Amino acid sequence: MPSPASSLPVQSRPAVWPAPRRESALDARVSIPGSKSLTNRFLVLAALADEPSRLRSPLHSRDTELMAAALSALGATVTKTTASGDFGSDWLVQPLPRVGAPGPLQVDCGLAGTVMRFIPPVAALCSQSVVLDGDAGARIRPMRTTIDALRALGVQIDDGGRGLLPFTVNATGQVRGGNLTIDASASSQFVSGLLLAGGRFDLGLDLRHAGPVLPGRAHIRMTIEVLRDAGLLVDDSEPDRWQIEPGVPRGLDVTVEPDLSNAAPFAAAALVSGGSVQIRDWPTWTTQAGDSMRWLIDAFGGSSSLDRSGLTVHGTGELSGVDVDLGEVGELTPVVAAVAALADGPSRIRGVAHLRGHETDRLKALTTEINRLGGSAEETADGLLIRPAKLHGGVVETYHDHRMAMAAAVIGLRVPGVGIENVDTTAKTLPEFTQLWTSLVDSAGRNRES
Ligand SMILES: O=C(O)C1=C[C@@H](OP(=O)(O)O)[C@@H](O)[C@H](O)C1
Ligand SMILES: C=C(OP(=O)(O)O)C(=O)O
Repeated sequence: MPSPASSLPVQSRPAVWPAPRRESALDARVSIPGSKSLTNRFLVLAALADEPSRLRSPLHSRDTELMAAALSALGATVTKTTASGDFGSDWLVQPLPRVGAPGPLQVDCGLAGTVMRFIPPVAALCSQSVVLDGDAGARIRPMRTTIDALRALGVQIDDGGRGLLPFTVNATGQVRGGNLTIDASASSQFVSGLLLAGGRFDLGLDLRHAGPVLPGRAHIRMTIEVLRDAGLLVDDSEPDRWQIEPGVPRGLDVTVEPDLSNAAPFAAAALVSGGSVQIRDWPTWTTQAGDSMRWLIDAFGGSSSLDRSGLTVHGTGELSGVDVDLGEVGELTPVVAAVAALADGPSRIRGVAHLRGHETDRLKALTTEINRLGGSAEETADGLLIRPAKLHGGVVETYHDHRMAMAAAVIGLRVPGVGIENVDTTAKTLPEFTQLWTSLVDSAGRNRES
């Protein structure tokens, strides 16, 4: 299936991108485009709303263009209009019609977890069949919880018994809703996807998680926040239970915050090169997982200060090892592992077994690539052990994983001769990555940068 990402302006680059080194302390500022997680939640709610919406400063990247294309395939109208911010157009969304086009409709999930877990419950509300598929890497990401959940709510799904993409949602336009217990230990997105559409189910949704762990709780808090922003009633007062009353989201006029998980490598740059990096417009209150970078910066021995202009990260270049549970904020793991690989002491990252089902098996990928550069990384049952070692150059494989490329760039700041294979994979969430990173590394100081 052709991907809308192919229409994004990505400059062609050599197969291996030489990661720029920074041998002196930084003194730079950077603006980061909008949050993937917020953009894709707002798009879904806007499509389910009863009036038009405007998303200001949304993220334009492969994952969000795929979400816009998926909702358009289901019958919503998503159009670009004048930009409110620095990184491209705003989005206007006309919600899904009650009666859509004749099916079967086709949705390309690419490699986007948010598309493959958030769209099926929306598809179930359409009045025709919807076929979902994605990249080769998407066809092995866990999907069974979404499929079984929708079946338990009365939706007929044809997945050939595999519990994976591709599958067809044979929608009738109605979902019963009501009580449902799922095992979301492989991804918080199973919970978020059901909740985002849950208000539109006949009985709303009374959702419980029963399973060994629940990763990504920060992302679930974000889902509840945006549902409430759209006027829906959500009770999350009991642990691992979310009750959403039947209701239709109201139209949104929202400004998307900068993506703090994409800001993480830029914050890490100040830690590993020393000096300071200001990330403009870091929100003073947020549900984004990436906000955890603030305590992670302290754990590595850096510091930061947050004011109305943004977050300023200070580092000395000396890095302590850390012992951290990243279960709530797993998507920070690649950058944290990269900083840990440069630290003076051993580090342990815990609580992230579910990363084996991300864009790639991230625990295996990080271990392989850190060790390829002379590091000492080891997988544990639920994370990584990284010991101090003298790193050397080499070509880092990225496995179609934007965060592997960003992690390699962090190591490349300090280690000469690091090349990054397929750095354009960063277009999944940050098509401007190499441009922003090069300006950061080249920055002479505040006066020239700003
Ligand atoms: O809901 C979201 O926007 C996300 C949830 C998380 O997924 P997992 O719970 O599968 O880690 C995160 O890693 C992903 O990047 C975005
Ligand atoms: C895990 C991630 O993405 P996805 O939304 O595809 O799960 C990520 O961005 O780190």
